[in-house]
Amino acid sequence: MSSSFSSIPTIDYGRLKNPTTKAAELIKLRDAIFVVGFLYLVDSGLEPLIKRTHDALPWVFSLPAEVKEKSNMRNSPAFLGYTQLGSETTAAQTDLREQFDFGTSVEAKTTADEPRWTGLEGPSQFPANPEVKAFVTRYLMAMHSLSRSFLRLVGESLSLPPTTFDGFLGDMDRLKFVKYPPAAPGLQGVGPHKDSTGLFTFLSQDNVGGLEVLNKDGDWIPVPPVEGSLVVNIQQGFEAITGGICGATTHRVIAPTDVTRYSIPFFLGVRLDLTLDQLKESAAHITAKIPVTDDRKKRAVDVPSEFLSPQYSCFGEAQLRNRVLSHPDVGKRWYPDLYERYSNEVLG
Ligand SMILES: O=C(O)CCC(=O)C(=O)O
Ligand SMILES: [Fe+2]
Repeated sequence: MSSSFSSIPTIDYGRLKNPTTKAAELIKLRDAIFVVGFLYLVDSGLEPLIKRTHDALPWVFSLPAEVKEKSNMRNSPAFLGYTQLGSETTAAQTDLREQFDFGTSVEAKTTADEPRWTGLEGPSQFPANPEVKAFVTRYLMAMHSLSRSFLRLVGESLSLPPTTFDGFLGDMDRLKFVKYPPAAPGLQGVGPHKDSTGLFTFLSQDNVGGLEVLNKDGDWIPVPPVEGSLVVNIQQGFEAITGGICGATTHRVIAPTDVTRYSIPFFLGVRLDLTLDQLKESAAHITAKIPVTDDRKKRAVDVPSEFLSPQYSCFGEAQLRNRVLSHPDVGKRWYPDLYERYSNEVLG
């Protein structure tokens, strides 16, 4: 494989779970993770659940505005809840999407002397209708086990023990329901970004298209819909714990022009309390064992992950900065001093 890519590889989960085909499929997985950082995962066994959940999305988004507003993300220091069209910013531009953010069930931290970023893990807000909570809970439970099984397979694909990455898992995974209404040609559904809240993203998109990923030559490569598949991409958490060898990939969504697009991303959470020193140590340990050329290892060290920057004391702090800048209305309400500081840094 060359160091760039022009299409997205497909990995068959059924073959990864079958002892007779596993070894060959792990090699494909390794290449997909190293070279592209994006892949289609097919045959996950979750196709019926994915379809049922997609079928429910138009109904969820058509709940009355006042019902959706009651669960507005502005109520939540954990950045969980409903976001109206036009309230989110990526790469300094407004995104054209409406969404609900949910998380696996965790209690809010109660003591005031906890670091600020502990606020990122907290309870979800559900629109009043109990059916929404049921859909979300079922989906989160299924993805919880698929994503952890996948993480172990990634360890094996890199010739590391399957449990290598278990200790990096966070307490909360995130899930979003997203709606992109039709817009004028060329507008941003969501602008260029790397996912920052965890280790891997597992995204189900409908049949509309518009998702694109940036390759190393700077070309945007389309990620066309593949029915029943999950698009898996590396997040900044995994990039950091592999010392940048497995890089998070920049992606975006071009807004649709004549139909509505829906998607369901699931974000496998990373431990928020990992400090820079722990990260550097683990990255060095993992990097040493990953069977890649010295050249690639050198490059990884030369171009360190954003999360390995001395600017942040730990993952949680880096993640909070990203969230505050993406959702300024939530940032201003719950973290006004940080909002002030971070937005001045971006402008300055
Ligand atoms: O909607 C999509 O297909 C991608 C969404 C995405 O990249 C995100 O929300 O992080
Ligand atoms: Fe993303």
